[in-house]
Amino acid sequence: MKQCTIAFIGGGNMARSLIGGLISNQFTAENIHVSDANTEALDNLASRYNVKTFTDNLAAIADADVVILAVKPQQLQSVIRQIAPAWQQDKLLISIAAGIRLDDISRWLDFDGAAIVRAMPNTPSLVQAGATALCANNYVTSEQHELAESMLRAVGLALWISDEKQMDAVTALSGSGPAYFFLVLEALQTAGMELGLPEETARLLALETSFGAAKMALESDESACVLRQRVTSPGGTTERALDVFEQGDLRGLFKQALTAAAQRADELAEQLGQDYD
Ligand SMILES: NC(=O)C1=CN([C@@H]2O[C@H](COP(=O)(O)OP(=O)(O)OC[C@H]3O[C@@H](n4cnc5c(N)ncnc54)[C@H](O)[C@@H]3O)[C@@H](O)[C@H]2O)C=CC1
Ligand SMILES: O=C(O)[C@@H]1CCC=N1
Repeated sequence: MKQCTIAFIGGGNMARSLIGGLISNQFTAENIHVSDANTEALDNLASRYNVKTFTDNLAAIADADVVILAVKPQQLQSVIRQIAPAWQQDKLLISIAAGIRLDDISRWLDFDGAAIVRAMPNTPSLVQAGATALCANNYVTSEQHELAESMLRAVGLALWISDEKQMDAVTALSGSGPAYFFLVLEALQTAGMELGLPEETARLLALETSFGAAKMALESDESACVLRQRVTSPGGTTERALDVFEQGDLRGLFKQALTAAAQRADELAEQLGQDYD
């Protein structure tokens, strides 16, 4: 694949994760542009990754093949309207904003035949263990499909979904998902400490156990259910702990949590999808 120029508008948490992952995976820093109003964020990115930084969004995208919108959903409309006059047919626009729909993005860009991809990555992209779902509008060429996929594949799993409606569920599961696992990590560590373990011991045991379980599940042909059963000796310790989770309806809680996240994505689309001019 030829080395394309990628411009990020917004150099915050998610842009940093993607940039870190791309650069560790043979994408060249000089072909990565980042534009942000916050010069401190830009200075950090420039000193850490050597990317080209801009305070002017239009200058950042001028010679970019791919423009990644990494601003908050609330800023998306104004950024798209700002770059719209400079849009060119051969560019690919990728939005990673939660909720905001392809139709709204396309209407704000107001450019006939603009190629647009909606992507929902997650922060473990920083360590090339991301999980991203993508969906494209009808103007994305097969070359651009390949380009978007190769960029996101460079930072982890990348898969296409054909029904954009599923994007809210993706956001709830894998977009927000790292936070759920970090919460579980915090909870495991705290509970271990409350049972008398030193902080560092509890932290390391919780971390390696999470990593080991994920790695084992990834590398195994067995389902998570079977792997769980193998840890659970009849009448043993795990069974006692799992009983507590079932009594507390942990599965029901996850369902409620993901439903709430997906509803919030839909709400953002409804609220912010309105035209303001
Ligand atoms: N943080 C996460 O785990 C994930 C976030 N996302 C999406 O990524 C997007 C960015 O999220 P974060 O990186 O977490 O937010 P963030 O707040 O860390 O970064 C946004 C950046 O945009 C900059 N910005 C604001 N207005 C701007 C403008 N007009 N021009 C240029 N830059 C501007 C801000 O200064 C900030 O540095 C959001 O739309 C979010 O829904 C998607 C997947 C995961
Ligand atoms: O919390 C959020 O809204 C963003 C989208 C997915 C992860 N973080």
